[in-house]
Amino acid sequence: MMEAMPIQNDQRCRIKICGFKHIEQMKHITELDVDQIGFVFAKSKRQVTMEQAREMAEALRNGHSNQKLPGFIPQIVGVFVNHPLDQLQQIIDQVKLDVVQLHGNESLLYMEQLKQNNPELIIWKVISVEEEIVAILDGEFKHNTDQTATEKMFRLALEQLVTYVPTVDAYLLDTPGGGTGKTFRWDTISAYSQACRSLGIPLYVAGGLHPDNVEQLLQRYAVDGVDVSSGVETDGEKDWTKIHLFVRKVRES
Ligand SMILES: O=C(O)c1ccccc1NCC(=O)[C@H](O)[C@H](O)COP(=O)(O)O
Repeated sequence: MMEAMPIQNDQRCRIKICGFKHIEQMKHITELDVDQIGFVFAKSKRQVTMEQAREMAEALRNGHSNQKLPGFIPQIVGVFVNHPLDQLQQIIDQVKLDVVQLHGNESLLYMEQLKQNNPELIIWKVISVEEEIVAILDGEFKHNTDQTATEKMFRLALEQLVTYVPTVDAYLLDTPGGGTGKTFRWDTISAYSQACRSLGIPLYVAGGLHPDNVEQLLQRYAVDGVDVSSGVETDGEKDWTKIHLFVRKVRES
């Protein structure tokens, strides 16, 4: 199968760094060439309260920067797993989220309501690369020619993605659970990448990325963005050396 080209006009790979927890971290963000930062509202060791997130967002947006000239302010992404809609709305309003990343089993109806109430809100849907998909992939490659297996994988990916098309602004492929620091089977990416391309929707990839494997990902697969959390941490805290290295590796790829 021909590898799909990324669908951004400028071909620049987007970078999201996820899981910030402390207001002091905000003063370093505008020094980074990143497109999004994420706050996790789902149950996690990185979970933040609405109040913490509101303070961090305000600090970021009010130029809480240690640079003389404040840099580009990345979009703020809220990460949620099956959050009740009324509570989600409160967080969107208080934190003024730019993007909502839905990491659970949120339905199309849920997403439609979200979009209806927040027409400007950008909605990302996470596709967890489950064992079932990997098993299908393995089975197909064992019993079929490469071409048949690749076509089937593409159709399966398209079937999965097409459901959310009216409301989704980007897809994010991730290892089940989220924030695990574990990679999923990368040989599933081509099918999703082609399916996203055919739908005209950007594709981000997450799950176990770090400064030493992100170049390999970008050399092999056409993706519109990457997302990282564990791979830029040391002892559970964000590590600025790793973050800078990760960003450099992406920008040099
Ligand atoms: O980060 C978490 O702790 C988390 C918990 C529950 C659901 C989602 C979560 N993170 C979502 C993200 O966007 C992470 O950046 C993504 O899963 C990649 O994480 P990692 O494998 O640690 O780089």
